[in-house]
Amino acid sequence: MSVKSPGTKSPGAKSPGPGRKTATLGTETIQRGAGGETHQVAGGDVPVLTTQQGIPVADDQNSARIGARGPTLLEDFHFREKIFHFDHERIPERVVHARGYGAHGFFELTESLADVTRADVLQRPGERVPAFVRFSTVAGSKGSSDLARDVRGFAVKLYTHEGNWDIVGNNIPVFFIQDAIKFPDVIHSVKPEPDRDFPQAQSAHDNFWDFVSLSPESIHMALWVMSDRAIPRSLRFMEGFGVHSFRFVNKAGKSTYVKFHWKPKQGLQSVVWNEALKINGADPDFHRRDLWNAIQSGDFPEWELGVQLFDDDFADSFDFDVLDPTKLIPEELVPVRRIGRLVLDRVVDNFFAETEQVAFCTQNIVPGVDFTNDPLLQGRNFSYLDTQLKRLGGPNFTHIPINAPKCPFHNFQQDGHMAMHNPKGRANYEPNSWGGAQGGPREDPARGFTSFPAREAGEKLRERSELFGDHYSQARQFYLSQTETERVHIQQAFTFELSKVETPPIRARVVSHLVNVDIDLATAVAQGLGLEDLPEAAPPARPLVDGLAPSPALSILRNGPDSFKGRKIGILVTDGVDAGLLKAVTDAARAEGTNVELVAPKVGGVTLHDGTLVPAGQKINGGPSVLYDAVVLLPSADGATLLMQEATARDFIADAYAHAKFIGYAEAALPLMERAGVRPADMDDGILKLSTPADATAFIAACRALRFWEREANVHAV
Ligand code: HEM
Repeated sequence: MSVKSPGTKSPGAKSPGPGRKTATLGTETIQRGAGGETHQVAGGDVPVLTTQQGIPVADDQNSARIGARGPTLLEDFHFREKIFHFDHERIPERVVHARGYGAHGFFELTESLADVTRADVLQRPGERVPAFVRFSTVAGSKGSSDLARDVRGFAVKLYTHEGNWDIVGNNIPVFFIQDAIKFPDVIHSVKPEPDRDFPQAQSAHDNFWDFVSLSPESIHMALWVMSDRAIPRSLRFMEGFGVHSFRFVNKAGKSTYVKFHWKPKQGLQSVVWNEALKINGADPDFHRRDLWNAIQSGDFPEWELGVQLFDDDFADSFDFDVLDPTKLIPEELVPVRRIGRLVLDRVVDNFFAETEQVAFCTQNIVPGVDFTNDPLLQGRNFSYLDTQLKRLGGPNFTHIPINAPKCPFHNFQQDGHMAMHNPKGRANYEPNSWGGAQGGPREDPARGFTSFPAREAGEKLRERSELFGDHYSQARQFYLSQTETERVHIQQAFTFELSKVETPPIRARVVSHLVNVDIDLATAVAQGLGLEDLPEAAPPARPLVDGLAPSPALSILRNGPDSFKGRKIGILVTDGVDAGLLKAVTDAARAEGTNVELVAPKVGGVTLHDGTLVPAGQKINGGPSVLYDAVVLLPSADGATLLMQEATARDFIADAYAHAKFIGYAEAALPLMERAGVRPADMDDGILKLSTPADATAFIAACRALRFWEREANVHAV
């Protein structure tokens, strides 16, 4: 670690040390040691490197040894400390949600909820509190790929004036299991199989589908995970849900049930599965890079906080148990009231310190918020604190700045590993008679957290509410709420996943559940798998609720954006590209708030037909079209001929076509397109010729539809 302090500055140390010579490496002037090793030396504003104890270090390139070729000395405390620290850099990754990415921002209340909750943060419109959000995948390890088919964690920490409130949610409003006691089982089943330790970050394997096929309560969530919700285009373009029913409690002590929603201002958008597979290879960091770049460029992602509020009468009349986390409450039945906004406007300074060490917990709630008896929530309330004790190494992880409240806090908890907040004075217990500030903090019956006095009585038993037993009706409702394009994606996803399952009875057992969900879905999957007969429907545990109305809010395509803002276009260019057309496209894109990146044969760039040199963002083999929302093909005639010989250029076009992207092209690109398999007969309304600035503007306007879905029917035969 380097420390800036007057005592460790070494303003005059630029001259070479003994035995060293000055050399120049490109723009860097360095000193070279006897073995040719590079030494960079403090001086001016460059602070002196020190040990953790603050001892200035003279040489960070060579360990101390006897003679130039002799053994290393144990007394070399700098070497020992450096290696010792490196050896202990890793902490256990999260047992689930290991791969994640976080950012800072704020929450601003836009509508007071004082009538239903005493939560301080929900009283005064216009007031802001700091927030930290961590998005994650569930199954993969920390180094896995962003575009795994998986649930995304959406965990929000609000640093309110009355302590930290965590809404530890997902981008899917229901869960696989109804009781937390099954959590280790569902997670074990989806993680790599224990004997072979694969597959990584994938649900497409026997164990997972074996578990699901024997746990019908998972079917509703399985529908969501097989939908495009599980492959979001960006963390910015997805919803978040608190999943469980919580309670709000107002000043009069009245309780109202609440479900939490985060609604992205950017609209919803996902990628297609074949694209996701390729993104994982081309840029495993696709989502984190996207979030980082958006925030760094000032395009701050924003969500509205929505609440569904309901009372006991609604709960009693609802077709399902509001305590069952495998069920949602359709927005059409209980509208989502939008009461605040969450804006992410600052990236982290240090990934480990903030994103890795942040500790969310469902039990972090503030006065005015309370739990319900949802058995999944009750189990979660135990799990987070427990796991974090191990993951973060001791009970004092609340002292880590990212976890510490930003409001004053006082208590008598003390000591333990790495204690950073150590109270002064004599009192470390209460009651005490020291009085005043000496006596330390005291209770506050008026402001303090009090639990809602729900009346509980009953026998001790291990049993579930019978109302939990309908596992298919909402799965069917979800499926029927999708557009035709989305239904086909769900059919394809089930077919893909079950095709990776090696044990035929497991495949058939999953399909037997789908028969209860929708016969067309089950038939399509059975045919996709090549099953000879459609399996019989699995016997439902409880009669299904007929005639649930489709809920348009459940579809992504029905809730897309109305602009192409925040999306990205890849422009394929070569030497000789038409400068006017390139400018027209980039101008039209910028006017929309769309990012552009040039993809060229060489990253150094291309010379436009007017002689201007423009640098490229990607070399063609590192910038496949899966990284962009739409593509534009602007090669010169010679450039198109060159790229016809380049497989990655042909893939650029073929994939953009197959993934139903909007394609803009200059006349000269036609032979290249044909070589890539996009023949004149394949041209459709999603492929637009660009000749004039007006064409460029029209192209960007067309892109607002995000994809030209009608094309998909032409690109899939099996
Ligand atoms: C509605 C169901 C659930 C949702 C929405 C959910 C959500 C999340 C999220 C978003 C995270 C990542 C937090 C972060 O970014 O640091 C997480 C982590 C975790 N979840 Fe859950 N989870 C659910 C169910 C459960 C259940 C039932 C259990 C256990 C009984 C559980 C145990 C854990 C554990 C142990 C972690 C790792 C926490 C850490 O190491 O910091 N989750 N969960």
